[in-house]
Amino acid sequence: MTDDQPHVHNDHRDQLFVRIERVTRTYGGVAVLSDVSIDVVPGVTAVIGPNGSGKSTLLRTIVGETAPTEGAIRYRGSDAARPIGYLPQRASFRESFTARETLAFYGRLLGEDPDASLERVGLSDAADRSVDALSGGMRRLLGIAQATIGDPPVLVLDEPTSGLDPGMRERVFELAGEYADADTAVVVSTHDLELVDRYADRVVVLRHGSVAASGTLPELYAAHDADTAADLYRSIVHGATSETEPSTDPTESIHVTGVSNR
Ligand SMILES: Nc1ncnc2c1ncn2[C@@H]1O[C@H](COP(=O)(O)OP(=O)(O)OP(=O)(O)O)[C@@H](O)[C@H]1O
Repeated sequence: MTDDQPHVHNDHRDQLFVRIERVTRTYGGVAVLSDVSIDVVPGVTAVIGPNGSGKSTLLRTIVGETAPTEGAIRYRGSDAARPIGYLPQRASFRESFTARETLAFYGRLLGEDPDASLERVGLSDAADRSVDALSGGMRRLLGIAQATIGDPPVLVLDEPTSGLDPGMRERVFELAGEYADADTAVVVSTHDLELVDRYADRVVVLRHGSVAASGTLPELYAAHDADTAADLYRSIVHGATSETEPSTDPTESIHVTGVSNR
């Protein structure tokens, strides 16, 4: 365990927003996700795993963009105007729009002031710049602002920090943490393991399309004798360690961790 205890954004493990139940997804008969079960609850859940392990496919399945070949996705009834916000790995915008126009376009549908959305992600100064003149990091922040319009209870961010400088990466995870503090269930795929240590409440490790481990960070550190998410990754993805839940009681793990790899 590290000296710095991971920050717990909330402890509402019983608040289930989305249940992914034994989901398998195949392409051309090849399973990209195999028998994946996860409960999406408030807090920051980091999805980690090697390139091609199925992270984006899992996230697309959660938001309903990819249909499972087998299994089910169950959404808890929500009265939110927008139940899920999503930042795809490659967000596309109308390049001729300014940042403000981009958010006004979506904000109008959900009654949200584009300037408030820009301020939230620290892009107020870029409001009048056209999207094609924004840096990669600013585009990413614009994508996050777009994903969070309407304050959805579930926010799914696919590698939001890739290609960003360290300050921007930190800012993105800070934002994820702020949403988690407000009881949003934030699911974020990432290769930034140091930020996982600092900001994630729960972790799902994917390997070859299967959940190799899942649970809260302290549970996973303890179960894998790890001090950091990088240790965890090495041990689970590269090592010959167990693929079982950290808890010995499978029933307990479902209720206690809010994330299960049944
Ligand atoms: N639409 C598709 N058609 C065919 N194969 C696909 C499709 N989408 C994903 N795959 C395959 O599924 C596997 C998992 O891809 P996915 O993008 O989910 O992985 P990932 O963990 O997000 O990878 P990365 O870290 O590189 O982004 C890959 O082998 C990919 O080629």
